[in-house]
Amino acid sequence: MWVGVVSLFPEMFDAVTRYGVTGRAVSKGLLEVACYNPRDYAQDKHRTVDDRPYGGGPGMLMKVDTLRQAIHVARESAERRTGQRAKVVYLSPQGRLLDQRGVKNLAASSPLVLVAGRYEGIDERVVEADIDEEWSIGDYVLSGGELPAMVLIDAAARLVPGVLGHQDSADEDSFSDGLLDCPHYTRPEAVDGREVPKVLLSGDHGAIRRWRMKSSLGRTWLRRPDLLENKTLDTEQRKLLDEFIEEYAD
Ligand SMILES: Nc1nonc1C(=O)NCC1CCCCC1
Repeated sequence: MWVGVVSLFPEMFDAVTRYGVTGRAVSKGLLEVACYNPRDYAQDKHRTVDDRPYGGGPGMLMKVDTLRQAIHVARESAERRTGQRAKVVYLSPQGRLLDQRGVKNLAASSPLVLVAGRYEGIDERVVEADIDEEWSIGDYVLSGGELPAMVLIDAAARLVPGVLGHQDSADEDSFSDGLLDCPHYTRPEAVDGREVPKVLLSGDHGAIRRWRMKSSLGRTWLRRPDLLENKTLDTEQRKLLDEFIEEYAD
């Protein structure tokens, strides 16, 4: 997967290119993150990358020409490296709320160019002319688009075959099937007197699978019933959820 990032702080992306699952994906050649800094295209002595907003008001915007040049170079690099037209994504609270379905769609449309805003944002004409899709990671305001870009890179990279040790891990991730994850346990068998559910020590893999599915369904029903509204349960899932609800009511 090739991802271009337009950012004034490229060093921040060490967090995904040098550590953990995504860091290993980079070293295995399964993920490439190329950074393009608008400041590299500034021609003035002070290497200006911000500009004042028309109409006045607090704060600055990203300077149009340096931002657009960085986006265009990133887009050209994407097409040269992959032979495909890049999808240019702007991360902002005004975008469509990102969920696992959105991650899957964006991951499938690699190469991606992610534009990380700073200051108070970018000129609307750049959004109209250069941005294909605007996405948000949640209804809160951050100081820049770098962390949202890294969230998207991490979630999308996990879907690339070979990135996770066991591909089924991605399939079993919570949200991969639209449900919350089941509880997890590891050694020791008792923590402050709280024991591991016996079924997980039984070696009965069928029973373990059913317990995990029932726990995911029950946890989703309790904590995020909205996720169940759009989910069609199969016969087994319906039975397990009914069992959970009956036991919960007792
Ligand atoms: N929430 C969010 N989801 O995606 N991005 C978000 C954000 O809060 N971004 C802040 C940026 C937005 C552009 C101007 C500078 C601050």
